Amino acid sequence: MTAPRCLDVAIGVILDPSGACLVARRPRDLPQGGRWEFPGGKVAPGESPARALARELDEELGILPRRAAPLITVAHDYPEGCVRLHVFTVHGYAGSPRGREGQPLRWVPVQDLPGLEFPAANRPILRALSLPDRYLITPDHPDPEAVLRGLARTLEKGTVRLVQLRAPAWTQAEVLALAREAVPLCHRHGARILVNADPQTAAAAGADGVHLNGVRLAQWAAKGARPQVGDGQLVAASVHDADSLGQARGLGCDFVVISPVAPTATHPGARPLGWNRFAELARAAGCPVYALGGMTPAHIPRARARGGQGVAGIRGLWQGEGVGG
Ligand SMILES: Nc1nc2c([nH]c(=O)n2[C@@H]2O[C@H](COP(=O)(O)OP(=O)(O)OP(=O)(O)O)[C@@H](O)[C@H]2O)c(=O)[nH]1
Ligand SMILES: [Mg+2]
Repeated sequence: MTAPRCLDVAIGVILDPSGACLVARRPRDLPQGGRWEFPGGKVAPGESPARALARELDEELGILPRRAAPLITVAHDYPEGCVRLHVFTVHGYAGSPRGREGQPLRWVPVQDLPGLEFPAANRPILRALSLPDRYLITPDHPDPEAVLRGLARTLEKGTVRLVQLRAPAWTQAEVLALAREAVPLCHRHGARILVNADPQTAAAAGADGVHLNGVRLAQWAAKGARPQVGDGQLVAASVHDADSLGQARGLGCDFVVISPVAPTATHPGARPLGWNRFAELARAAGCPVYALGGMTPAHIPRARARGGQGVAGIRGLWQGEGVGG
């Protein structure tokens, strides 16, 4: 899925402790000229992306990154050719950044980045910066009150900021009724919530987006249309293989969940993909990717080291009762 001869580029999302990010304006005469960019540049032959990042940040800004961690890798086809951006967050560096090539620099709060004009390939980078490292999926429990109690208890811990409400055994009306209670609960705790349902149900509940299960993903892909959601709302999907990943990519999903990465009690018959296959699919995704299946917060570093955004889970993230089989 990744084009074979892409130009490899190493990019640094340099963050200061207040959550501001350093951006530079590209010279007018370059491809994507006049747009804002994250500092970085082409990976030289034989160089690793991390090494290239250090060299480029020195050449362009006169700084040496101290703490850099992979954020996402995205491939994008421009009319002039394909680029593969290896994106790192940089939390610490030696020196003070200055535009050594005469490029204007600006520190911008991360939440204001979507207001700047970036190259088209940067959309998944902005999405990755806006998403947390864990995605809670609610357990399939017959009692809605138990789901709401468990959700409240989980949100009170303060570590979950993204939720998928999932109740596959319920009718549309029941899902909507539960969602109408779960949405304000999540918002009170500063969390966003997607509903695993049709987009109308998600919208009627005032949710932050829709999560497409495998069946709905295939249906929308067959129509060739991304579900209509409001501005800034999220479309996510469940992916299990290269085909469903291709469908999600085609719809321009904001993020996907890949499963099962490890054995999981909720789907005992499913064959785990393993971390290597997860990493391959994550590289080809073109959007942030969560690992699902046997995941706990302890797996977050492993998921991130393999190109993931973090982990998704039911029992590994849930604080309440109701995590049945
Ligand atoms: N640095 C950087 N490049 C980006 C970003 N987004 C993006 O699509 N690119 C693409 O990555 C490619 C390489 O970037 P670059 O022009 O910075 O390369 P470089 O520093 O080695 O430039 P040079 O050839 O002048 O030495 C360009 O085609 C550019 O369009 C971004 O946010 N930052
Ligand atoms: Mg550059």
